[in-house]
Amino acid sequence: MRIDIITIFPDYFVPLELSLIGKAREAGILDVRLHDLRSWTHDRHNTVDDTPYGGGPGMVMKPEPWGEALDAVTADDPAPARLILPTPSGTPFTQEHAKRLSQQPRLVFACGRYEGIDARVAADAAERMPVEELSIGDYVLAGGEAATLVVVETVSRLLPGVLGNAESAVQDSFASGAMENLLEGPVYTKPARWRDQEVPPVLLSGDHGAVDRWRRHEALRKTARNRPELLRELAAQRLESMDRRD
Ligand SMILES: N#Cc1c(-c2ccc3ccn(Cc4ccccn4)c3c2)n[nH]c1N
Repeated sequence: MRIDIITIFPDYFVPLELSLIGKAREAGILDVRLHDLRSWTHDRHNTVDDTPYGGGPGMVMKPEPWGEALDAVTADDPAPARLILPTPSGTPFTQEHAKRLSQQPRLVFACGRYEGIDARVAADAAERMPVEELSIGDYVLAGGEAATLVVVETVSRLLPGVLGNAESAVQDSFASGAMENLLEGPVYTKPARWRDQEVPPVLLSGDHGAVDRWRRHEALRKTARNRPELLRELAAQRLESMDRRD
């Protein structure tokens, strides 16, 4: 997968040189390219923003640099680029969304700042490629970079070869099929006793059936405590599938 990131803060993405994603880049599994939006400005101050039409607080990112940047970044690769636009007003980003994005050959991230990017940029890009506006949560960040880091990490770890044990991606919380979108229960490792706390004995029993049952029970308890609404969704899905079978 090729990932292009257009931003006025390229240094924000130094973390993508580290750990799993850094290794995936070295292994050629992931091709991440950073682009400074200011490279497509032509004035002395490398201006990327201006006051909003209609008045109001803050500044809006100008369309011209974005148009030239997206033209340049998508011109050199035949694989159909998909433009990802992080924004507070986007559709909620979920694990299912990440799975879909992980199957794309190429993603281009447009990291906005200020009050956002002139709306004509997304409309113009949509004439040439799929455009997805997404939000990583119901809170307001200062720009799209943190959201892009979240999406790139979530998507990249689903790519074959990025995680040492592909199984662990399958058993993630929210991963469909693995304990049906329940939250992950507690995990333990050596030592078996630490500060007077014992590891649950079932995990040392070697009884894989008992371990699976315990883990499912703990996942249900965690989900009921922290995300009860997910259990309601799960029950509704179960009823729907039973009705389909009847
Ligand atoms: N994904 C996501 C986001 C963002 C996000 C993403 C991109 C930009 C570009 C500018 N801002 C600041 C801003 C402040 C006020 C109104 C509009 N925009 C962004 C915020 N905030 N929260 C999320 N879950």
